[in-house]
Amino acid sequence: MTPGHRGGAGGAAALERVMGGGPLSLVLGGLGVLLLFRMVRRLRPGARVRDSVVVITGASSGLGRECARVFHAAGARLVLCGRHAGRLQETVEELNEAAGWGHTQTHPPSTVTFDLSEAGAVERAAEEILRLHGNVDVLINNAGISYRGNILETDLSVQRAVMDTNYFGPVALTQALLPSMVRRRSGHVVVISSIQGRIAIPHRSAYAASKHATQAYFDCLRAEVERYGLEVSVVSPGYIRTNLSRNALTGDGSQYGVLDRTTAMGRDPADVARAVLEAVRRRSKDVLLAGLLATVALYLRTLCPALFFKVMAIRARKEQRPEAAGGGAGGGGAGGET
Ligand SMILES: NC(=O)C1=CN([C@@H]2O[C@H](COP(=O)(O)OP(=O)(O)OC[C@H]3O[C@@H](n4cnc5c(N)ncnc54)[C@H](OP(=O)(O)O)[C@@H]3O)[C@@H](O)[C@H]2O)C=CC1
Ligand SMILES: CCCCCCCCCCCCCCCC(=O)OCC(=O)COP(=O)(O)O
Repeated sequence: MTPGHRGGAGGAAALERVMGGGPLSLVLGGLGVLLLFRMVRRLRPGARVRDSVVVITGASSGLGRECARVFHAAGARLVLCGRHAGRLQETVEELNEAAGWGHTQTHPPSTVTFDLSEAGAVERAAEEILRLHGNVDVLINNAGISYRGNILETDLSVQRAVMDTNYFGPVALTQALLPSMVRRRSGHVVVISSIQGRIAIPHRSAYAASKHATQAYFDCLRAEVERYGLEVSVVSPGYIRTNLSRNALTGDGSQYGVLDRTTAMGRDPADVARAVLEAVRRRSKDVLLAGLLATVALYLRTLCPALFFKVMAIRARKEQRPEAAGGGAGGGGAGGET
């Protein structure tokens, strides 16, 4: 036996000692399988976006408008949704203008105007959407509102309003479009949740609850529609630089009207929109776009909940000091991150 061979046998023995059937071998084996699974998934051809019918809610601003830009540039047939026809038209004009500069062929977008928090309006809108192209390939449930407030000073109507827009709206639209996807055995439902779909931070009760419910509903949906070949992606971003905090409701239902520091310093919405496009192409089931602090918070909530709750209680107390409150007591202040 050559030294090389001996070395090889020794190496194998060493590996066997390390792997030796214990918990470490299980973890390493598991990691290996996971890596292999990821590599195989990456080799799958990406889903086709060009010419597919993509419905985007909340397309009049922020992340929705950026999603409209990236999916339009990728050649999708867009149906843009929002409450205000004028604002949607601004998005359409911008896209049509951009179409003149691009090299790829694009489709002129359509618009459907409705309020997601009105169940009847959502049903009528779904019918209108289906009349436009006959089917929907990708539904991006993006529209949403946020909330700043102290639970003790928040009207129940505000808790309901946030749930109606952020949870029941996407649920109603998804359920209205689902039968046609099931009939075609094809379709992809995307929902924009939030890191706050995984962890709850004080003075965001309505918002965090709506996003936790969203995560749960769409996780159930994914399992239930897999047999029909449908895809479901939950995208959970951290802070994004949009008007979300300005448009947030406060406890009495008025608008918060402040651009929080955390939002102002958030991710570029164009980057997040590209991540949404990638999620559609790769058929990703769950996409977490967490920065360092959010990642720490997520681990802390899972591995050491008692410490996480303590940190949240300190944060709640700090935010309730009058000098820290940006929109009245418990308004969340400048959205400090600790
Ligand atoms: N910004 C951030 O830090 C983060 C945002 N998100 C999520 O991203 C998504 C997009 O928000 P973002 O772009 O930031 O915020 P914006 O406030 O810029 O956009 C919200 C969009 O939702 C639409 N919308 C609001 N209420 C309704 C309603 N009742 N019916 C129909 N459309 C409605 C608005 O349209 P219009 O008013 O014209 O009707 C607008 O286009 C939301 O789901 C949000 O929770 C997630 C994590 C972080
Ligand atoms: C001993 C170690 C302490 C470590 C402390 C970590 C805990 C700090 C809490 C950080 C919370 C991060 C929350 C991120 C939330 C987020 O990204 O939300 C995205 C949104 O949806 C924003 O909406 P909003 O209306 O709240 O602006």
